[in-house]
Amino acid sequence: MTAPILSLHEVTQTYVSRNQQGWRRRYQNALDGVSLDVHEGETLAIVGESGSGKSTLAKLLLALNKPTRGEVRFRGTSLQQLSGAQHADYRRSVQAVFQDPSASLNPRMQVAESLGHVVRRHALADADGEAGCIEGHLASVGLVPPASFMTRYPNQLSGGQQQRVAIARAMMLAPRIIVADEPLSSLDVSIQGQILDLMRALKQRTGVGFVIISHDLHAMEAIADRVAVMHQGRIVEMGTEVFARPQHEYTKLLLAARLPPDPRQARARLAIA
Ligand SMILES: Nc1ncnc2c1ncn2[C@@H]1O[C@H](COP(=O)(O)OP(=O)(O)OP(=O)(O)O)[C@@H](O)[C@H]1O
Repeated sequence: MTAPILSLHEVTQTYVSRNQQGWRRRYQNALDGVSLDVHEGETLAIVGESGSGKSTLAKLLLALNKPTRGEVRFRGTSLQQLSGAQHADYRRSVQAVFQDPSASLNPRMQVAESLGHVVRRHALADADGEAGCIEGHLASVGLVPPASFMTRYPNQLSGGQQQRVAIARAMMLAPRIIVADEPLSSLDVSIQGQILDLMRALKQRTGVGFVIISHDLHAMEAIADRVAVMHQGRIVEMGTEVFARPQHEYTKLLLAARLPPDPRQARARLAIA
């Protein structure tokens, strides 16, 4: 069997903060001995209440943080021990999409410029082919006609269109997995279903997998192959039937506490089924 594309092996992440006077250190285990495998092509949802450690886990998978203890592995090799070629493969294969697309896109750059950087840095096309390459990626995330989006600045796009540009940028290097930290929560409910639909279509078309961090259990139920439930820095339950047959008391509480879906949201979701 092939190694998981990403894994956490007994990872602990401790944050150290000081009080206002700066003399008393406070240690907090945001993650506490977490092990997790992410397989190619799957959609894995990480759910849990605020402060349970979801974003910390995402940052570790993206190598934005180093674990205090334990290992993050790419195709079975610790990130610390990747060769130059393996590291380049990791950087290409694992991409990120963040919560607030307006913050992740440079406000001073037109769409063509933002995506053009990626084309040039990774030699995806020559100068003559650059515009066509970018337009192809814009069309593949539903921004049509693509030419009409090339010269727009982020503030000339809706939130949903901005998130589509961020997803197009993440898809340019043909990643095998996209780590998306709360990709829906800054969007209007009517747009959330469309972005979920897009992720599903990209997965079907290209085989890309997703690790989606979310507190929206309804959305995750609609899209995830597997769900991990986090509580106080630990995964308390993980599987394919977590929502249908929750085993852990905390999961049952989380499910009992969720609000019924907004009717508009439910309609948007039905459209993607
Ligand atoms: N840089 C930091 N320094 C100190 N403590 C931090 C830092 N980042 C996160 N924490 C703490 O670690 C814990 C886990 O935070 P994390 O952001 O991973 O949770 P989360 O589940 O993503 O929460 P939310 O859904 O609110 O984003 C929280 O108690 C948080 O206050």
